[in-house]
Amino acid sequence: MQNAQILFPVNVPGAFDYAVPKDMELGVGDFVYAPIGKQMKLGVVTGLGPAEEGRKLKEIAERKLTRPLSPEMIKFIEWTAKYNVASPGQVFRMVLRSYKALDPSPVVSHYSPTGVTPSQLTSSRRAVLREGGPFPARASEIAARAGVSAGVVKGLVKVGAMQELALPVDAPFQEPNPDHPGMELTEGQEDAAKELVAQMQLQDFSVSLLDGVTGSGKTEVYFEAVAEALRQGGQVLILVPEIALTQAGMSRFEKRFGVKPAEWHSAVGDAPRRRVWREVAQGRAKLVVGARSALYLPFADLKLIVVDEEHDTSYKQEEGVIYNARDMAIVRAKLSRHAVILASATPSLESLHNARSGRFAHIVLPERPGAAILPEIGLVDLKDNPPEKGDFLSQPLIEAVKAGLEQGDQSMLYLNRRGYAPLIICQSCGEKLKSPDTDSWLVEHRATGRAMCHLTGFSMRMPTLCPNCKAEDSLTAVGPGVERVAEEAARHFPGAKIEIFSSDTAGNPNAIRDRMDRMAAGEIDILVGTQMVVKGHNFPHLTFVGVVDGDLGLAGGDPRAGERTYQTLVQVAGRAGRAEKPGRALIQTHQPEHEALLALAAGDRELFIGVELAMREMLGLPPFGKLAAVIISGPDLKKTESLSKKMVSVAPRAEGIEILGPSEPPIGRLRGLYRRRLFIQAEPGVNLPRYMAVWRARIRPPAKFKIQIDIDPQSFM
Ligand SMILES: Nc1ncnc2c1ncn2[C@@H]1O[C@H](COP(=O)(O)OP(=O)(O)OP(=O)(O)O)[C@@H](O)[C@H]1O
Ligand SMILES: [Zn+2]
Repeated sequence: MQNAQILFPVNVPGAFDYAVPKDMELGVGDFVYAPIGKQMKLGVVTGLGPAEEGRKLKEIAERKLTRPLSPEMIKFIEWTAKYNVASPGQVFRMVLRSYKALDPSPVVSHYSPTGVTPSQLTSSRRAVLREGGPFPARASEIAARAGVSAGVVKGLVKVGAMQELALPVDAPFQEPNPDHPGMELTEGQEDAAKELVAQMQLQDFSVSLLDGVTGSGKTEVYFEAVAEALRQGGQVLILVPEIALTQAGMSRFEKRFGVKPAEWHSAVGDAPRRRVWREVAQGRAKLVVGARSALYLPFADLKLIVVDEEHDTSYKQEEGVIYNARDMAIVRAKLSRHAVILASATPSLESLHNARSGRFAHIVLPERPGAAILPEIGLVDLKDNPPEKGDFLSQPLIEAVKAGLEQGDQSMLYLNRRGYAPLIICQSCGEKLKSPDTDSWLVEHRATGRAMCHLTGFSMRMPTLCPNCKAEDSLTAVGPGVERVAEEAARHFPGAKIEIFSSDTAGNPNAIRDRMDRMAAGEIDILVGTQMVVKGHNFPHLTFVGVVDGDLGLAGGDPRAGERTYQTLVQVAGRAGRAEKPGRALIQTHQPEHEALLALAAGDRELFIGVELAMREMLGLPPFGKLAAVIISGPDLKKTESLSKKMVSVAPRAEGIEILGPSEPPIGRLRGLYRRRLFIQAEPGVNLPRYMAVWRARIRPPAKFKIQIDIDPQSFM
């Protein structure tokens, strides 16, 4: 007799033991149904062993006939859970994204001619046989093409002139062709591609940092490594920030490999999701392009993961299992012994540090191909060039946009603030409109006439009276949002086609993609956008980028603020001048002496990185030390505070660990829940996840209170 450990997709500490029925052949990775309470639940076998004497266990009910999860995938689930201090069941739930994918595709009847000529060849029967194709097809399709009723098709089956075939609804993906001709690479690109291909040929674990300036053709270069992986017969996963999954972006894959890749992101519907999951699990989908969650697809034979825009914060999942897909991609590659490519024009300090210390191969692309050159970046000191009273665009920005319009070129105005104005203030009493259940100011959205909380989505109609002093018409918009900048631009540039691009105006992911595609096609003159415009887009007609507020993001106590601001501004400036015409960027600022801005204007990354790394080293922050955050939240302020203190008091004593807090984070209250925060700083040798797990197990929060652990936090809100 055997016992099996079964992991269920639920948030419990681990796997459960079950007895394996005598006649059941079972292996690790098999999917099974087993009873939990009164329910039958689907789980996966994570271990097998001899039955223990005298221990009575429930029996597994059924083994599901489907391809098992690979041992590497099970290890990857366990690793993810351990590293991020989550339960393996929670991670398994991220893997099991489509139950229906475990079954074979549903089938649907298709029909095709047998070659037999029916004895009674009526005109409608003839129409079906002559005009109903291409075959095989569904009866309704054939009938529509032939202009007859579907009954005619079925009639032809009866007399043996047509046959019925049950074909899968979820068609397999077409094989990508690695030798489909791609773009001709420049010499520098060719060298970089060769290095990546050489890494692929090792057929072992490796990490390469593809560090190339904006528009240097990193995509074309890593395509060569993708091609090599495909030639080896393996599967390839390309992770991109969700917003980069545009038509234009996807069609680049199609151009290079001759077929559409499988696509995976939050807007993919149930049926395509089922299809992708199954085809990936069976090893038949060779090329997958997806957002961060694609990393948890059960690839049968993965040979390469590319993490494009590796510095991007959207790789960090901030809810449920808190994990960083870039880091977990490296873990996955290590477990399955294959290659990873991290690509970015602005690599994270961690990745740069790893590249310099020799842990990652460092492959550099210092220039753009052909005639394209990097945009010239200038600073506009707002002290010397103040905008007109009540305006936000300085004269140099206005002139640059005007010059672009005259040339028929596109411009982009960048401001990472949604809505019309970030603050609504009463001129009579000074009251600021605040979210009712969250520490955040309400933002005026003039397009919809509402005041909105950007953290929770709460919104209400813009009040006409001040809620505090009841003064009429006293509420005033303070500061700029993208709507207000667009309004100002419309005043300066009458007749220009101006569009706003932010998560409010774009709506669902498909609408966002559509707008990006229209921008790429040159259908917009001036795009006013938030950070959504930054990510990896190619707008060939864009020659000028104006940054409305270069200081946004530098304020506050976020240790990553400098790095993030630098990255964002390089990326946003890097959208300009990607084709023949040279590009230019101007950054409006009150702090022209800040090192991030100085480095930008000088085009000197080393200047910035040197200062930033030295500071991190001094403070023992990543990549020189480890960091974790704990967020304690609950509906009652006093109890949240006392739970936070209790958390600190039960902390295990350990060398090389320092606990900071509890303190109130910038968002002290979110959706009615009070929040307190701890930071845990650890010296390099410490196993921080292990420490956190031991600590976490010592405390049990009361109902409605939550303790969340965030390893290597990216958000400091
Ligand atoms: N060898 C080449 N010949 C001609 N055009 C090229 C070549 N390589 C790249 N390009 C073009 O240059 C543009 C930029 O390429 P790509 O998007 O791959 O750059 P990137 O390095 O990923 O940029 P970013 O990091 O800014 O997103 C694209 O339009 C691409 O088609
Ligand atoms: Zn008032």
